[in-house]
Amino acid sequence: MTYPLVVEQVSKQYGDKTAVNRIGLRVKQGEIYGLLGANGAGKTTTMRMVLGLIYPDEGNIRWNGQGYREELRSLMGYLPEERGLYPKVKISEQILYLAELRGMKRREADRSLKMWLEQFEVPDYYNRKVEELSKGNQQKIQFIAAVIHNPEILILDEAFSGLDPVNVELLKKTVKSLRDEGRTILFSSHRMEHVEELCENICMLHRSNTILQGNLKEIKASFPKERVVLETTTNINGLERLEGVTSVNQGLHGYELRIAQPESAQRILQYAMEHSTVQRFQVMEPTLNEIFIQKVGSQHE
Ligand SMILES: Nc1ncnc2c1ncn2[C@@H]1O[C@H](COP(=O)(O)OP(=O)(O)OP(=O)(O)O)[C@@H](O)[C@H]1O
Repeated sequence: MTYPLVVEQVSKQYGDKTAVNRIGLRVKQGEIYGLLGANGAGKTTTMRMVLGLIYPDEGNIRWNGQGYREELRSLMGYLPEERGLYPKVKISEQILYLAELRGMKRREADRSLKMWLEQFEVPDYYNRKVEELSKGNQQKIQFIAAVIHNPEILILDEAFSGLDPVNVELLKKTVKSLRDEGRTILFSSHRMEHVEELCENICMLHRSNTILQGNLKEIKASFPKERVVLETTTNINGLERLEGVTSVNQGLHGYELRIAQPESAQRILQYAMEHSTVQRFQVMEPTLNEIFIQKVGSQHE
């Protein structure tokens, strides 16, 4: 397997503060690799090193098997967390300028910009200034700035922040189709549900260190299943007294139970069948959010 993006044992120090400590990533072509962690974990610093904007103090980064070189500017696209558009300049003017900087012909860039504005259902923004747009719509333009030149490697830092649910879906769909077209995508987020939906492999950072890494499905399967969902036709009393059941929450449609041992799930099912008719019984895998809280636990600020 060849990896378009390889980060090996990379560290970055600011004074006596370690921003990133020996991170390693291998990102395949056609995958969205998730970099996740709380504020200050080291995600942006990692991305800035991958982009060649800052240099690692230790370790190596390789793009298509080679070290940093000028042509990477046109190979990579970056959606920064801090938005960087000029408020008073016309959108077409600044996007076309950026596209030309990355090696695109103006006519080709213009076609691409119009195509993206159509896709995001905002064709009339071509002649508008950034300051006239809502924050969410500025975000769409920032996204276009990252992809206009058709980059092979995309670095998306908190791509969905500040967007309403409809636009989150629109950008999610776009990121997935870029993946399906074979782009290599490094995607950071502190929103676990986005990572869970999009990413095949993840690296979880906490205070500059990697605390969990690998294939998301395998990671989830390796954690105990401690949540049981139960729906019955009538209410049941006494579930909380079953051995190994640590909590019972009754919601609109049934119960959510926490268990401390796998055998408790069968006890719950048996008890429920004895006392009512079971409509749904499911032993749930932990969500990524639960795994994160479990890993970070009391250290989480
Ligand atoms: N230029 C800098 N000078 C000094 N310290 C820095 C600098 N850039 C980052 N840091 C520190 O490095 C650590 C990692 O920051 P980074 O921005 O990479 O985190 P992050 O995971 O992207 O967080 P967030 O989600 O808040 O953006 C933080 O403690 C931050 O204060």
